[in-house]
Amino acid sequence: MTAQIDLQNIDVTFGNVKAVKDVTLQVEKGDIYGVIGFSGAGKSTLVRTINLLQEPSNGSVSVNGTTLFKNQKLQISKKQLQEKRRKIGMIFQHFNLLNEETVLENVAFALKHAGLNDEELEKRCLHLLDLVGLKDYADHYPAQLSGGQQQRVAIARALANEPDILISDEATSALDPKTTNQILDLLYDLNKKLQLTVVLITHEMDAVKRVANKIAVMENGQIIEKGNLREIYLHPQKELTKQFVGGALEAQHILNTYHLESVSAQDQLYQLVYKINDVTKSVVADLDVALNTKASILYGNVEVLSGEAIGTLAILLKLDSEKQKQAIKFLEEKNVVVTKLDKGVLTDD
Ligand SMILES: Nc1ncnc2c1ncn2[C@@H]1O[C@H](COP(=O)(O)OP(=O)(O)OP(=O)(O)O)[C@@H](O)[C@H]1O
Repeated sequence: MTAQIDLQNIDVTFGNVKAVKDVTLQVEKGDIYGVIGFSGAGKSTLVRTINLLQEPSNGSVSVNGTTLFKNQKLQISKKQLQEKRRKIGMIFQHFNLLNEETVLENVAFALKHAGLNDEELEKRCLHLLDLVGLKDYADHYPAQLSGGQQQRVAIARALANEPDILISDEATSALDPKTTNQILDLLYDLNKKLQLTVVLITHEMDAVKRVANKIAVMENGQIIEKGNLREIYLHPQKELTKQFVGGALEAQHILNTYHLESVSAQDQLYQLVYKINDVTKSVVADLDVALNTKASILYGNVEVLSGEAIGTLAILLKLDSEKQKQAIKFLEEKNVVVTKLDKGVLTDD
C-alpha cells in the first residue's frame, strides 16, 4: 500500500544547523502517528515539510500519491500547492485564533476561498462547531473561552476545508492534564469518524500512548526508532525510547532527587514491561521468592495500549552481575521484557 504521507531522506539545514537529517517517514491513511522527542529534536521542522511550510534542503515529499517536492524543488505549481495545503489541517500549541472575531468568524476565516454564500457558510461553520462540541459558542469571542475550548475552535477551523490529514504541533502542551485528554480523545474520535490521518507532535509520551497507533522517536534531527506503538513499547531499542516508554524518567528522577542512601554504583535499574494477561501474580514477588532479590520498585504503572493492558515497572536490583543475569533470565521466561536502564547521574561505572 502506498503511504498517504511519504517523506524520503529529508534534510533541513538552517545555516550551519542541521535541524533534520536524512529522515524517512511513511504515514498510512488512518494512522495516528505520534512524533515524540525533546525540545529542539527537529519535530516541528520535519512535519512542516509535509505541507512545505518548510522546504527540505534535500529529499522528497509525497502526499496522497502526488510528489510535491523532489530534487530540491517544488514539483507542482504554487496554486496547486495552495490547494494541497488546504487538505492538510494544522493545529498549534497557542491556538492562533483571531481575538477580535467571534468563534464562528474564526472558523469561517478558513473558508473565505470556498465561494459559499452567507447562509451556506454559517451552516458549514455550525456543523464544524458541532463536531468539536461547541455549537452553542458560535457568538462567543476567544477570550471568553477556556484553553481547551479555544483549541476546539482551532480544530474546527483546521477541519473547515475537509482535510484528510491533520497535523497537531504540540496542540495540548498548554493545557492541563484533564483538558489534554479531552482534546486527544476528540482527535481520536475525528480520526475514526472522518478517517482523518493525524500526525501528532509532542514531547509527552502519555499523549502518544493515549491515541496513537504508531510512533517515531526523534533525537538530534533524526528518527532513531519508529513503528507500531505496542511493538516499540514492548521492545524499545534506543536509550531515549526506553526513557519515553516506561517509567525510566520517573525512576531516574527518584534516584537523582532523593539520593537514596543505600544505592551504590553497581546497583542496576531495570525496566520490566509485560502484558497483564501473561502474568497472574506479582512478577517482583515471584522473583524475590525465587532468587531473594529484594528488588526496590521505583515506578509502576498499568495502561491500555491498543486494547491490551500492559504493565510497566522500574526496579532497582542490588545484586552482583551473576545474580542479575539469573534474575533477568527468570523474568524473561515469564514473558517479561527486561531492559537495562541508564541510571542518569548515578551512572559513573
Ligand atoms: N527557522 C529556523 N531558523 C534557524 N534555526 C531553526 C529554525 N527553525 C528551527 N530551527 C532549529 O532547528 C532545530 C530543531 O527545531 P524544531 O523546532 O524543529 O524542534 P522541535 O523538536 O519541534 O522542538 P520544539 O518542541 O522546541 O519546537 C533547533 O535547533 C532549532 O533552533
